[in-house]
Amino acid sequence: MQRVYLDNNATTIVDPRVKEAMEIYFCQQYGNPNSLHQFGTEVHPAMRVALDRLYAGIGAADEDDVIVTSCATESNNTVLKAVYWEVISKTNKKRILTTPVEHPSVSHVCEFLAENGAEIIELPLNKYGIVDLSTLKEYLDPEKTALVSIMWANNETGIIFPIKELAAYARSQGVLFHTDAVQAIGKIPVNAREVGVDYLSFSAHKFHGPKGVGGLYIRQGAPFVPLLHGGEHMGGKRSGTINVAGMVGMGLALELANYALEYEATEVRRLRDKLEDAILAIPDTLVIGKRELRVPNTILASFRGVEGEALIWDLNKQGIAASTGSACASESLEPNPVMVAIGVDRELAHTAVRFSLSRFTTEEEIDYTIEVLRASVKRLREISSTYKKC
Ligand SMILES: Cc1ncc(COP(=O)(O)O)c(CN[C@@H](CS)C(=O)O)c1O
Repeated sequence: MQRVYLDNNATTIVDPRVKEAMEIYFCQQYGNPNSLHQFGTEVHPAMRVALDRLYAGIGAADEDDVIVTSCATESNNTVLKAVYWEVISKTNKKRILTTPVEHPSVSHVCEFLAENGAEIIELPLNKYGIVDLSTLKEYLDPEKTALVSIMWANNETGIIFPIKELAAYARSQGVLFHTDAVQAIGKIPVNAREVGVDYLSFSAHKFHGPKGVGGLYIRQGAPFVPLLHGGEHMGGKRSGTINVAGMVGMGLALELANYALEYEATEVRRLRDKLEDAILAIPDTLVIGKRELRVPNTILASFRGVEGEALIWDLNKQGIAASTGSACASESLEPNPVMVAIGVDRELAHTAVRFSLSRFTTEEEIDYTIEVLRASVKRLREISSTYKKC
C-alpha cells in the first residue's frame, strides 16, 4: 500500500540536508556552548551562522532580537505573558485584540491572562475569514489596548491575514503587534521589519526542520521579560542550555525553505489546486477560503454527509494521512471551530478534512489520493444516515 503524507501543517519531514547538518552536534561537537573550554567554544561559529540565517530568513534587523525557544507554543506564551507583565499589569492598557481562529497557544494563553486582569477582544472575521482593516480601526482604542495578536496564516484553512496593513495601523496608534507566523514561514515570504511587527513566532518543524525548536523575533525596544529565567542564555531572554543541533537545523531549514518559496508558489500550488479541483468535482463539497487568499499548500474541505473523522480513518486505512483540522484539536469531536468562526453551518463544520502538502509531495501521491478520496466519499455516503443527494 502506498503511504501519502498530506498533514504537513501538523509537522513536516526533516529535510535530509538539515538532518545531516545536525548530526555532528550529538556525538562529535556536543559541548555546552556556555562552557569556556574548547568543547563549548567550538560550537559557537555554527551557532553564529544559524542566528545569521534566522535573522536573514525572517527579515530581522541587526538591532532586533531573535531568540531560540523549544517551539512556537513557547514563543507565543513568551510574547503574551511578557506584554502582560510589562504593560497590562503596570498600565491602564489592559486589552489584547486577537481573533477567534488563533492557535490554542495564543487563545488559551489569552483565556489565562483574562483570569488575571487582561481584557481579551476577539475581532470578528469578514466573509473571507480574515480581520479587515476597518474592523481593527473600529475596535482599537490606543488608550486601552496593550497588544494586537493576529496570526499570519491560519493553520486549518491556510487563509492569509493582511498583516502588513494591520501592523502598520497598530504601530500608527502606538500599539504593539504580534503575529504567529508558524503557518506562513516556508510557504509565503515573511519579513518582520518589512511588515513592521513587534513580535513574530515560528517553529522549525513546520518548514522541514526538527521538532522541539522554535523562535521568537523581538523588535528592538519592544517590551520584554523572559518566560524562563535562570541563566544568561540568549542574552538573558531565554534561559536554558541551548539546543545547538536544533538551532543549527532550524537555521538551515529556514534558509532552504526560503530558497524553495518559488517552488511552493508554483509546483506545490499546482498540486494543491489539482487535488482541490478534484474535491470540488465531487457533488456537495465545499472548500473554505478563496484559493488565491490561502497559502499554497492547504485545503480545508467539507464533504456533506460524511463525518470528518470517518473520512480520515478511511483514508488512513489506505495509507493517506490527512486531518480533521489542527492536530491539537484532533481528539475533539466538536465541529471545526475555525469553520464555525467563519460562519460555515455546524453540520458542515463536522465534515471538515484538512489536506496540507509540502515540497516533498509528488504528482503520483496526489493522483493516488484523488482516486482513493472519490471512492471513500462515495462509500461513506452510501452508509451515511444524513446524506441525501441534493
Ligand atoms: C498557527 C500555529 N501556531 C502555533 C502552533 C504550535 O506549534 P508548536 O511548534 O507545535 O508549538 C501551531 C501548530 N499547529 C499544528 C499542531 S496543533 C496543526 O496541526 O495545525 C500552529 O499551526
